[in-house]
Amino acid sequence: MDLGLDMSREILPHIKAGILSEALPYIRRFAGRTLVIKYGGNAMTEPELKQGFAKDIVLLKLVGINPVIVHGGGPQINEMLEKIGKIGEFVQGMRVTDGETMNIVEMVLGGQVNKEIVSLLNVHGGKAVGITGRDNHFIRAKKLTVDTPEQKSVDIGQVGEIASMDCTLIKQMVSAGYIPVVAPIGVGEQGEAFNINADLVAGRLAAELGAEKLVMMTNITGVMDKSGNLLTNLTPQDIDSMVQDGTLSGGMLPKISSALEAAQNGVKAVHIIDGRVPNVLLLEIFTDEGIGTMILGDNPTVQAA
Ligand SMILES: Nc1ncnc2c1ncn2[C@@H]1O[C@H](COP(=O)(O)OP(=O)(O)O)[C@@H](O)[C@H]1O
Ligand SMILES: CC(=O)N[C@@H](CCC(=O)OP(=O)(O)O)C(=O)O
Repeated sequence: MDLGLDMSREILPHIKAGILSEALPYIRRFAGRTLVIKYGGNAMTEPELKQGFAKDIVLLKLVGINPVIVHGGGPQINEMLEKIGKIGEFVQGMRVTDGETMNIVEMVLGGQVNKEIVSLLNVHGGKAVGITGRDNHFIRAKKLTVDTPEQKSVDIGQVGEIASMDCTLIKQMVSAGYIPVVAPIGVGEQGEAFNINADLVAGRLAAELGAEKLVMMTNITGVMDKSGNLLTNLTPQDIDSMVQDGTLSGGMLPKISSALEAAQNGVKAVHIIDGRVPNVLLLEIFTDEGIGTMILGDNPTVQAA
């Protein structure tokens, strides 16, 4: 007799029912609210993870929560650049973007990655619609220059910062039952395309929409200190000193500054979580587990889960 198997047959249904029951208060709390989810390019490498992500998003929508997705695609852009013999170069976490690179960025983000996510969501029963910031000129951009420790105002080409964002269309899509999937491309004054880091778009969009949460799915357990220990909670003061002493670098720089901007502009909580963990989104939203790193918003009366 296999006692282990018999036990699991008896116990498993109770565990599953327990998980569903644990989700109820969170479903009630977040129903009708908007969650912005940043889906990083590094979190979308495995086919099973992509399927799982799409199912989790559709489930959120079906229980009455309004997910809005902003996706990245850094590794996917690098792959395409390599095919034409170019190597991706980054300054302070931002891609150096000449004219040829911009064409590839737009092709990969607005075409390949955006349409793949939209299609997966629709296959799993969602009503997803993909847009870039050039649609209806929803994200207006201006040229970004970055400061490095060595040099001020470095010109990195066709890279944009957000000049303004008009979320009317996104709000209409959400209230009509659609799941917006946003590619981080902005439009300049002459109608030209700008490459914007996806974390910047996600942070600003979450603030503009007054999102309940901003969840950033990346390829690391969360924000680490210098010794590699996970930091489960961060305050603006912690972030300041970690930027100064170099604990945060590369792609974590735009991520954390966008997280901070969102938290200081009405978003109740920002979570940086590991998108390589199956169903991590559901774990974060519907369970009592503390996952990844949380940055709480300015409103101290609100208790974030
Ligand atoms: N203190 C830190 N804690 C965690 N990750 C960090 C830190 N400093 C730099 N990083 C880097 O930031 C990366 C996440 O940023 P990025 O590669 O741009 O992800 P994404 O594609 O999800 O936006 C991590 O994989 C890690 O290499
Ligand atoms: C200016 C800039 O850096 N743009 C990013 C846009 C994509 C992105 O942000 O992708 P991840 O979220 O996967 O890193 C880039 O070209 O890689």
